[in-house]
This record gives sequence, structure tokens and C-alpha cells, in this order.
Amino acid sequence: MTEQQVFTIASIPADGVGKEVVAAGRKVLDAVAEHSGGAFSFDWTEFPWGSAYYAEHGVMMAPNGLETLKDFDAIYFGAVGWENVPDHVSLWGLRLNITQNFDQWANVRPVKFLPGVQSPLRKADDTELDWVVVRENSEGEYAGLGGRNLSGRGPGNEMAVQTSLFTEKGCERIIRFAFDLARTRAVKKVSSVTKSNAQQYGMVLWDEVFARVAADYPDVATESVLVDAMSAKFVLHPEELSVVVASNLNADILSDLGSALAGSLGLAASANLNPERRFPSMFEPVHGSAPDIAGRGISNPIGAIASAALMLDHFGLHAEARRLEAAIGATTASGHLTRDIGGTASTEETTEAIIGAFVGARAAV
Ligand SMILES: NC(=O)c1ccc[n+]([C@@H]2O[C@H](COP(=O)([O-])OP(=O)(O)OC[C@H]3O[C@@H](n4cnc5c(N)ncnc54)[C@H](O)[C@@H]3O)[C@@H](O)[C@H]2O)c1
Ligand SMILES: O=C(O)C[C@@H](O)C(=O)O
Ligand SMILES: [K+]
Ligand SMILES: [Mn+2]
Repeated sequence: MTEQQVFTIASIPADGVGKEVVAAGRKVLDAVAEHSGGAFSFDWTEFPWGSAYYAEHGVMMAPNGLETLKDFDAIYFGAVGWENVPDHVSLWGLRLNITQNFDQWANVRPVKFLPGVQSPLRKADDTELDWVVVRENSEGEYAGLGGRNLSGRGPGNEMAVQTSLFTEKGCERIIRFAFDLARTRAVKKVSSVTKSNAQQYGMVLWDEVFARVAADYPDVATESVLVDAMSAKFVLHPEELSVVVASNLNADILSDLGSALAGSLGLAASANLNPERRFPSMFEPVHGSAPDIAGRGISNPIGAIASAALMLDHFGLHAEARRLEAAIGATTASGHLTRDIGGTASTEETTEAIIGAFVGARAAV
């Protein structure tokens, strides 16, 4: 008998709906393990970090938190942000603390259109849409470089500087990642997004690196599109997209637009990858803590559950990942929809339906 594989997962639900959707995803993953015929299991450790932790301890995570997380196979994250902590403090204290210190430089954010979910796009009814946003996740506009009150200019005269950082190495690794990903897809194309007409230093460097790397991938089609035009293209010609690679902030914005076009922010998954596997990677829904609906049991768990499927891929469990994605599609197709996508199902009902579809498909194999 082969030995059971055990994957250790650190879960950090954090704030608002993060808690609801991580609980849902964890339940789904446990069901996936339970039906693996003993092939693998998940060993969970949950951490109470987030805004409530901040209220008690004055920090978003334990001071030795990164040291503790380092040895896990993966991190499963909810969302961070609550009214008791300024958003920039909570984001830098938790999510960015982890992504940047663990060099999770590739943030993969698929835009998936699901059966039974209405898109605000007129075209979505008769076109098969499927693209992925690759977000540079370590530098760019999120370099954290700058300061306020630089010269003590007094009330009414304050200044702030927020500097973007683009390195040749940082651009090259994310652009190569995008090309390698494109080679695995049906449509082999990479769209590079910058605002290099206005941002004449960092983003011109990005464009130059893109052109240089593209020469190594003659089998992959390319285009360079300015971010304002790309936002229009998302809406008007999404059928032309396959892999869209962009800097940290531009890709953050485009990925929310992509999820909204697919029907809701509650649907979108993401993987914060350290491709070298020197550090654990982190899987989380694209959305935030959604304070407007938190605590009511109505949040859409699909973004978090689809992120769990990306985690299965990271563990090499590709068949299970595809089966879980199929179970999500079967669930939306059968009309188990939460409110954000026009239904009345609760978080729990949707989660149970996905587990049911997964187990049913498993039994049928
Ligand atoms: N990665 C993260 O942890 C992350 C991501 C985005 C925002 N945030 C933080 O979250 C807080 C709220 O930010 P925001 O309002 O700009 O963005 P948000 O993503 O939390 O919410 C935007 C809208 O989408 C809806 N929504 C989000 N997730 C949903 C779900 N699972 N099901 C149904 N509807 C859902 C919300 O109800 C809201 O109307 C802020 O503190 C922000 O800093 C954190
Ligand atoms: O940009 C961030 O880091 C926060 C949030 O908007 C996200 O998409 O993860
Ligand atoms: K999140
Ligand atoms: Mn975002």
C-alpha cells in the first residue's frame, strides 16, 4: 500500500466574509480528501490573525508569524480589512506582509464564466470567454516606497511621495511566467498591460523586457495594450484575451473588473505563488472582507472554493482540481446561486451543493 500524502495548510480566515468563505473552502477540501480513497489528507492549523487580533495585540499577526508559516505546504487565506483598523495598516500588516516576505511574486487570477451565472456582458451569452490575469505581486506600485511630511511643511502644505519600483529582474520573471502559462492554454497569447505613455521610466522598462522575452516565445502571440484601453477591451472584446500580464496595481484593478464581468466579485479565485517553492504559496479569493454583507451567511463561497482548487493544483492533485472546478460549474448550472449572482442560496447551501456535486461525480468514476 502506498503511503498517504499529508499536506499541511495554515488557514488565515482573518476578517468579515473571509471567515465564512474559508470555513466553506475548508469543508470542501476535507470532503475532497475524504473521498480520495486514503491517497491524501489535509492537516489544518488555523491562525486567529486579522483585525480582531489587532484590537487585542496591536499587530495584525504574531511577531513570529512568518517564521511559523514558513514550514507549511500552503496558506489558505480569507480577506483582511475591518473598520477598527485603517485599511493600509491591515493590508500591509497581513496580506502584503505575507506575499512580499514570502516572495509570492506571481499572482494568478483566472477570470472564469460559469454556467447559469449571468454576465453583464451582452457577448457572454454566445461567446466562450476564459482568460487569466497575471499580477506582478512583489514590486511596482506596491513597493511601499515613499513617505509623508517630507520636509515638515506644516498644516495645509503636506506632501506625500509614493514611488513605484520596476526592476528588470522583477519584470522578466513575471513576464516569462505569463508566457509559460500561455503555452499551456488553448489560445497561446499574452497581452502585456502598462501605462508607459505616461509612466516613462518603470513601465517603459517593462515594455522593453516584454519585447525581449517575447522573442524567446515565437509560438505565442503578443500584444501591448495601455491599461485604459485594456479596461475597455475587457468589456468590448474579451474574446481576444488569454493571458493578461500587468503590474501590481493595474492587475489588481483589472482582476476586479474581470470578476465583475463574470458575474460577481464573489466568484474569482487567486493564487499568490512563490514559483521557486522556497516559501509556501497562498490561496485566497480575489475579493475583500465585504463588510456590507459579512456575518449574514450569504456570501458567495465560490471564489474561495475555486482558490482551493488552485491549491490542489499546487499540490499536484490536478484530477481533483478539475473535478472540483466541474462541481462548481455543475452547482451554478443547477441554480444554487447566492444573492450576488441573482439567487437566494446561503453560503452553506452552495457549499453543500458543491460537495454533493463533487462526491456524486467521484462516485460515478
Ligand atoms: N485580499 C484581501 O484581503 C482584500 C481584497 C480586497 C479588499 N480588501 C479589504 O476588504 C475591505 C472591503 O473592501 P471593498 O469593499 O473595497 O471590497 P470587497 O471585495 O470586500 O467588496 C466589494 C463588493 O463585492 C461584494 N463581495 C465581495 N465578496 C463577496 C462574496 N464572497 N460574496 C458576495 N459578494 C461579495 C461586497 O459585498 C461588496 O459589495 C477593505 O478593508 C479592503 O482593504 C482585502
Ligand atoms: O491589492 C491588495 O493587496 C488588496 C486587494 O485589493 C487584493 O486584491 O488582494
Ligand atoms: K482575499
Ligand atoms: Mn483587489
